[in-house]
Amino acid sequence: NSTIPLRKYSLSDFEIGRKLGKGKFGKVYCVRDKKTGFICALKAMEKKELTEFKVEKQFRREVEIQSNLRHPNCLRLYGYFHDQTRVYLILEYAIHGELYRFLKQKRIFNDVAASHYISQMASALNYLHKKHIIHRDIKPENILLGFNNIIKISDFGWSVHTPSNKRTTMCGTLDYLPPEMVEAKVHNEKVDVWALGVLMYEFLVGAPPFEDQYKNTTYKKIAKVDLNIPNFVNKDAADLIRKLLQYNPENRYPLDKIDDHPWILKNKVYWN
Ligand SMILES: Nc1ncnc2c1ncn2[C@@H]1O[C@H](COP(=O)(O)OP(=O)(O)OP(=O)(O)O)[C@@H](O)[C@H]1O
Ligand SMILES: O=C(O)c1cc(-c2cccc(F)c2)nc2ccccc12
Ligand SMILES: [Mg+2]
Repeated sequence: NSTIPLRKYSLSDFEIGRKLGKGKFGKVYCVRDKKTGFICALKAMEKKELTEFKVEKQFRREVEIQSNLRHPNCLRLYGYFHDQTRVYLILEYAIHGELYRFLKQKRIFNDVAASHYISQMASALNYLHKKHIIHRDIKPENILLGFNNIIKISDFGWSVHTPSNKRTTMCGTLDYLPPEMVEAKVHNEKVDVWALGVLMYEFLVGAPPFEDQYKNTTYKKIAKVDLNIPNFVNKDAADLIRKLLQYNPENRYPLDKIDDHPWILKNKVYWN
């Protein structure tokens, strides 16, 4: 979409640095572009694995969606290339890795940090929803941390265009699923607003609200919105969590109003 010709990249254009992590299909390295000195993250995926797990179509959709996003809180996909055996994604480098690691380290975030993260998430999700994209996999593992507490939503592998009734054979956690997906109903971008409520609860309490050792108990708690907010949670925060975790998708708090909510306003830190 840019007028300047996009450079054709290959592996030899990069100096390979530290391994940043390993996902289901991808290994991710910190790399430097030899010509420009630009530091980025290179995600290498085995073609045969993408084919074996029949995720090639989903993967191409992830690449298509993410390469067209331009928002400070959405991890940039600068480009991609492939060789005989692998496909490589050239991604923005998030210096502090997964927000999940920080949450596990700190157990819970204080109201100032949590509200700053939630405000950035609302801004990113609002941007995606205006482009009729739902992320559908919002959870701490898929949020990366850049410099200066700037968060970057990554992993657009489950994103789709609204509305969708795509059956999701979700592997991994059910904790972030909204009632309409638990009941396999048609769902829309409001699933991300629900997930934002789950995320906010987990930031402040240290565990997701409907977590249970048995999956079908979690299902039941979600379908009933069986929500208990501990009383150590600030009352303004509890108010916003309740407004996000509404059973009816249409009643969920609008993302573009989040920055005006008392809990966000009173925890905003201004530099004079
Ligand atoms: N752009 C990045 N900057 C810094 N670290 C990254 C970046 N991308 C990935 N990582 C690290 O590499 C790990 C694996 O990457 P990623 O999550 O994208 O793999 P994945 O295929 O999505 O795996 P999964 O689907 O299981 O999450 C991440 O959990 C993170 O720790
Ligand atoms: O051999 C190929 O043409 C091939 C290309 C790509 C690919 C190339 C650019 C972007 C992208 F998202 C995917 N993915 C694959 C996945 C599995 C097997 C083969 C391929
Ligand atoms: Mg991931």
